[in-house]
Amino acid sequence: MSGPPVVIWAPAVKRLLRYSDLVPCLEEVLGQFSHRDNAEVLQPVRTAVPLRKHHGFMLSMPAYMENRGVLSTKLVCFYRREEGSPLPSTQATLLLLDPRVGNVKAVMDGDVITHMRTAAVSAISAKLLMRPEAQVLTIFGTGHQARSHYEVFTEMFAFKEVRVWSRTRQRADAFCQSVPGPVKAFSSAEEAARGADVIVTVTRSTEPVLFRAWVKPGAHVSAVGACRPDWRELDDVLMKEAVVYVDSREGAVAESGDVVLSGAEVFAELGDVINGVKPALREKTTVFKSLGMGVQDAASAQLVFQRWETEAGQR
Ligand SMILES: NC(=O)c1ccc[n+]([C@@H]2O[C@H](COP(=O)([O-])OP(=O)(O)OC[C@H]3O[C@@H](n4cnc5c(N)ncnc54)[C@H](O)[C@@H]3O)[C@@H](O)[C@H]2O)c1
Ligand SMILES: O=C(O)[C@@H]1CCCCN1
Repeated sequence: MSGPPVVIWAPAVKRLLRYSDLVPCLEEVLGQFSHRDNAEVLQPVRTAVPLRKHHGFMLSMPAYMENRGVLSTKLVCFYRREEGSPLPSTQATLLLLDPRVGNVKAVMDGDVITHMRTAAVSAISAKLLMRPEAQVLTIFGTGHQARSHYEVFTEMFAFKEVRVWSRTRQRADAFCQSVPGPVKAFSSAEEAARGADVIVTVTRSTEPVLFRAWVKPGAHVSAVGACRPDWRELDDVLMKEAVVYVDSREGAVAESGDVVLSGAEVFAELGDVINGVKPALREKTTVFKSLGMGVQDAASAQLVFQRWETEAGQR
């Protein structure tokens, strides 16, 4: 019999996980995913259970990396919350298993992993697809993902200007005061978007908040919200005129309202670009439509667990 799982909760995950490890690790994993080699990555399309009474969904996100010996599943619930609700909009828990025997080795907080791995993947998309001379970064939204995206984008790139837009000026101002570097607050989405080289949309909106008319030709957009087939963040014109990259083609056609409802063509997965199979069309306007993948969580959990074991061995 195996012993009980260790519990690794949010403060420890935050201490153990670093973007400097996560970004190269996820870049490798995205490439492996796009090989569609079952020994590298096995990841069924996640299941979504509607929590109708509570206006939410529970996603179950299993992934297995045979060559790395990593087996995990994340359970994540996300909700449409009323403005000002004290309840969190997303809550995640991750189970890391030993694939040889099937026992759960660790139960981990999944929130920090979700914030950090999503932002790290967006940063990889920007590294691959933004123009080298990019100077202005705009973030739409001021929640958890806005913060993690701010952290990794300012750690990895040297933007001359960072802007943030929220539907209320108060929240945009509060965001600016809570981060270490200079950020300009905007109460007009259009003004925040115009002239930006990179735009990250991390809102809970179900309608378009970013329109082609505002986006500078050649800009890179990382669209992270709108994770249901009838939810949107980007308008049809932007989706159709931009070159669209995704994390997973299967995920995008099943879950992305921006892809499904616009009828936009998916040009490539980020992994295809990493593998050299598809080009990074930096000179064009590009959209990376992110939905999140179980394999990103699995690789992140492995990093956390390895560091946890190293720390435990030193105690
Ligand atoms: N792609 C992925 O891998 C992935 C992973 C995690 C979360 N998400 C999605 O990213 C989005 C942000 O997640 P979060 O954890 O930061 O949530 P959060 O609740 O912490 O923040 C959401 C932000 O969106 C704003 N917002 C809400 N409704 C809006 C509207 N109608 N128009 C404009 N802004 C609005 C809120 O004011 C807040 O700033 C969510 O849609 C979530 O489902 C995607
Ligand atoms: O991949 C994820 O973890 C997220 C959770 C929330 C909804 C969208 N996808």
